[in-house]
Amino acid sequence: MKAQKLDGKATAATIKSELAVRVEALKAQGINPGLGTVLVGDDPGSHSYVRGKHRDCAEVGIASIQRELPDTATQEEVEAVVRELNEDPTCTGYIVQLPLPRGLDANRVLELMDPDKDADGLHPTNLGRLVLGQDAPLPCTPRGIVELLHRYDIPLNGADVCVIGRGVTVGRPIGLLLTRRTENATVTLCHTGTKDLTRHALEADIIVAAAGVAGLVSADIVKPGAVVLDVGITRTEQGLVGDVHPEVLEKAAWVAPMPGGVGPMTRAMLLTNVVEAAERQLASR
Ligand SMILES: Nc1nc2c(c(=O)[nH]1)N[C@@H](CN(C=O)c1ccc(C(=O)N[C@@H](CCC(=O)O)C(=O)O)cc1)CN2
Ligand SMILES: [Mg+2]
Repeated sequence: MKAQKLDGKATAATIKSELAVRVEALKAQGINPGLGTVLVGDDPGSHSYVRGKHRDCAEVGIASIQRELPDTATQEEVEAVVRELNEDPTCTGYIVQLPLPRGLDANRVLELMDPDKDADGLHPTNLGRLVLGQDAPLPCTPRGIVELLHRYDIPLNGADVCVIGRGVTVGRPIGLLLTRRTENATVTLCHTGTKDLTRHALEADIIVAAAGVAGLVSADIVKPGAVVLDVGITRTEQGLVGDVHPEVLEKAAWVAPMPGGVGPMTRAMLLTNVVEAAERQLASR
């Protein structure tokens, strides 16, 4: 058996063309959506992701606002940029690219953001709204995963999902999305303290691999016919490597590969959050 591909790149392209129509409609009504990015330091991965975000904006007609600081930037300097974007009327929504360089307190920075402009859905108020089932911008990678599964009609109702990794952008929030009544999955969150990862993974209908450990998910911990989403990215001398070992393609029914699976969906969901923030702005006029 060879797994079928959950094609995030193609799905993201479809979503972007849908968003371009909504952006046009907003502009016709006098709202010009704009995405801001705050990038601190010189991590090549972060620079590449932020460049990608602005390329995506240009594709769908969203304006770009870019703020860059050196890795010597102080907490106060980063917070000053956040305050500035909170007040900037051309900025509909913005993100602070993570991780921040060592020594900076990302939680304090996130907390300072205007929750209504939080395009990443990572502000504590928005994560709280998600817990309470209230309307809020959703974290981009978890939202992208759920959207990808829906667009491929992968059944979630009653599905056993094993999430591997407890990071703040994926592992922690994704269970909140998948266990909503609209998705109705059962989620187990595994991490480095999990006693028996094999047992949890083997039981799962769907595995979300977001640990950042190259090749961690081998074929022997995947149930035949399972759906496996690779969210991990490890930079090696040979290039980028995901958390899912290539042999899993012989065991799973569906795989969202890295590259080309969840990553492009993360980018498309960021644009979606910006468009939705602009639509809320229009509705409240
Ligand atoms: N503020 C945030 N910081 C980070 C987030 C986030 O959602 N908000 N997520 C990641 C980085 N990230 C976006 O910021 C991101 C990572 C990977 C991809 C992607 O498209 N990956 C490609 C493969 C990698 C490549 O080609 O370089 C793929 O999977 O096809 C997009 C966005 C951490 N920080
Ligand atoms: Mg279990």
